[in-house]
Amino acid sequence: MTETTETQIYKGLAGVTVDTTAISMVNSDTNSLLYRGYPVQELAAKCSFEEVAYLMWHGDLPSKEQLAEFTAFERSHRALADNVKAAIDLLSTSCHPMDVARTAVSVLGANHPKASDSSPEANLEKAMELFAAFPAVVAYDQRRRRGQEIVAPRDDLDYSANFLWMTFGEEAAPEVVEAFNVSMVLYAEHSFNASTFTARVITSTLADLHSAVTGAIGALKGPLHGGANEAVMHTFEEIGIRTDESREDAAARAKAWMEDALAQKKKVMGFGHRVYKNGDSRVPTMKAALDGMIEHFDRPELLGLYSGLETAMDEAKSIKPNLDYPAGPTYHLMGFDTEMFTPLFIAARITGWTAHIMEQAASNSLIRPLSAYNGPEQRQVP
Ligand SMILES: CC(=O)SCCNC(=O)CCNC(=O)[C@H](O)C(C)(C)COP(=O)(O)OP(=O)(O)OC[C@H]1O[C@@H](n2cnc3c(N)ncnc32)[C@H](O)[C@@H]1OP(=O)(O)O
Ligand SMILES: O=C([O-])CC(=O)C(=O)O
Repeated sequence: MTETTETQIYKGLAGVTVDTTAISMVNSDTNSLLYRGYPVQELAAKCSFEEVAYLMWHGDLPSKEQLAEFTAFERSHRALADNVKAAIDLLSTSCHPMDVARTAVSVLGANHPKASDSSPEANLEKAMELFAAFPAVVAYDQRRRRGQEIVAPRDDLDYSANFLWMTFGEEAAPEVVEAFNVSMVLYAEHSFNASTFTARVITSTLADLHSAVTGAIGALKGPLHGGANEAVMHTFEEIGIRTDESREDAAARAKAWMEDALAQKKKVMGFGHRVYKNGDSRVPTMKAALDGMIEHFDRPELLGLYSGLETAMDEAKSIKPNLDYPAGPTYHLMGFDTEMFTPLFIAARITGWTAHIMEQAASNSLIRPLSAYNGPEQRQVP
């Protein structure tokens, strides 16, 4: 907070409570995160991402029948419309996949027969459809960049298994599917973060759901927010990934890299958080998933890089990793191209964003804060 003579300025809205929400609670004192009252660690351990999506929108976990109905809907809405594929094909493979994702969601919005209907029923339908269709955007984009044929969705696989199937064209091992499911659950929702707040601002003007999600994608792209999971991998790549290196040697090189970066006052992505100051509640669960992938793919040197950076940052500044830190190398091990990591975050956060869009719409007030003018005094045009 900065004080001017007349007005208190809350830069970055830090510490400002702007509304209520029943969707999630981030508690930095207890290092906990609840979705609709449930600890996120328990949801990650016991629930499919489909169940968590349902929870996000409806406030309660689904019964067996409700889950079956939702799952059938999701599986029948996975294929991409031809004009979405055509719009993606118009974009260069040198553009960022986040630009592709943003464009694809915009086209999906323009396609929608209820584009201008923001009733609770239409919004829920749009949210479920977007949830179901978005994985194909990521899969299609990664495959076209690799010059591979598109792989059609399979309705005998759950959300995570099908996501990996469409991206890689082969069935992933159960451990990989499980780790992917955990990452989706952990990324699903986090109260009034920058992208969710963006979605709520757009919704507050009575604009439609796809406009709000498209704007949220723009906010997520930046490296201070979702773009950090990609940036983490670039750090690993800059240090150098040497598959034949021992864990200890990799850790020593990473530690030296971090000490140098901090000496140069660099910001290292994947560390720090606006709300959590003693560590991100989601990191232990995501780190366990990363450990599992490191073991599954037998890549101990990545653990060396991970721990070397973490230790050096902790010793120098006591700043802890955020969720993007373990998520980045996990997605790398699964085989995703580095630039695809933030689109994966979108796939998960569509659930949280759309729940917030519906919550904002149900109790709306135009979001329009004030600013303190500090430009020139009034003057005459010469
Ligand atoms: C899923 C997510 O979106 S989680 C967030 C992902 N983002 C990142 O990982 C980006 C890197 N981290 C950061 O930039 C920040 O920690 C943020 C933006 C996430 C939160 O930052 P804020 O609450 O605004 O704190 P701020 O950026 O002012 O940092 C406070 C101090 O810690 C330092 N600091 C914070 N994060 C880092 C970092 N990652 N690397 C180095 N120093 C850092 C700042 O330089 C600053 O130091 P100073 O007081 O000496 O100037
Ligand atoms: O809460 C935040 O500011 C960023 C974050 O961790 C998230 O959106 O998951």
